[in-house]
Amino acid sequence: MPRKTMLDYVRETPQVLNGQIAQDMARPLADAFLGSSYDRVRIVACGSSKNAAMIARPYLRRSLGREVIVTEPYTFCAYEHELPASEFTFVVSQSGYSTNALAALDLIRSFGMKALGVTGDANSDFRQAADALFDYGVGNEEVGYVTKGVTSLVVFLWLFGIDVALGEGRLSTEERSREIAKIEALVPRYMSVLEQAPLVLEHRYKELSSMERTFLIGAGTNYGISCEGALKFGECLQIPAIPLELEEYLHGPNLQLAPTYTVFVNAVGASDRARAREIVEATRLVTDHVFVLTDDRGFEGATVTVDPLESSLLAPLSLLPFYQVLAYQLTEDKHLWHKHPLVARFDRRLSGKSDNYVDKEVL
Ligand SMILES: O=P(O)(O)OC[C@H]1O[C@](O)(CO)[C@@H](O)[C@@H]1O
Repeated sequence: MPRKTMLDYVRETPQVLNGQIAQDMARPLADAFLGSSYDRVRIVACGSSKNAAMIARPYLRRSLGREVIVTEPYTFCAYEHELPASEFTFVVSQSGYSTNALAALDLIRSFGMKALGVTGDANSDFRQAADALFDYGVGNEEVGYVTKGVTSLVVFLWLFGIDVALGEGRLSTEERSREIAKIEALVPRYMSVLEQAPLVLEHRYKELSSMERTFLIGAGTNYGISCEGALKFGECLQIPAIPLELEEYLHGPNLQLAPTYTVFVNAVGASDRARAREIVEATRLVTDHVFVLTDDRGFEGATVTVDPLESSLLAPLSLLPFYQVLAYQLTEDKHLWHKHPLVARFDRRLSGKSDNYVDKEVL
């Protein structure tokens, strides 16, 4: 059987989400939370797992009714591990082999505390390193440039927030069902973006296939999407791709704009509409390579449009396949899967994964 590609995994993502919902995958983690009294949550994760936490964070803060802090494992170990009893901390690694995430679990244990691990692979190094292991239900993903693992981690974190709200009596069973229905309503929007992506690629192939420097901007959940889009462009296409909070773009980064720049604007949700329009209009004065992803049907020259969905804290998740498809297809078409020859030396000298990890990509 041919090896699955990123595109295969992007296509099978809705099925994974349905499975997570049907199995109430986050219930064990919610039960762990409900066992004590916590006033904040800290998610320790890197790379795409960190980006998934960033995408999930706005809705999760609201459903938990508490602050949610997202911390990189290195920063956690070096600077931010006070671990007060009121903080519910867990470490996420899709592979379960990231050395920094494993170190974070070790550190938690060294304080005599219970190390909670969330992973996509319950047979990974996380099994030994965590005192309690939670499988988030992504299943096998045999491509290192993860796609379904990101979307399904977001949904897992949302389900966690919803189950906590139910357990604390802040949501009734009916209200829980309504929240779940909103997550399910993302699937047709996700599919619509998946259908639009190749059309955009075809229509604007010359500019997309010659991108050199890119900004990806957005606020709230849209910002998390920008972070993950930038990671995918960076690791697959090997171009500088900089994620920026919508308005931060105006505070320095815009000064390096030139007609050669490509700017992606993620603006799903009513709150960002007016500002996004102003930013797009100004950006178009400098470069023609502007791509707008929005639920605002009246947005002139929008590239990708999705049907509006309440809550807009959830809705931007449907944009992820746009970036995943672009990253995959352009890397494939441009024969860019291999990295600069010296990168293999780097990887041999210093890897972010443990010795037990089986590399999924040839550099
Ligand atoms: O979630 P994990 O498996 O810890 O991996 C995090 C990140 O590490 C990488 O595999 C390599 O940096 C990324 O592709 C990935 O997003």
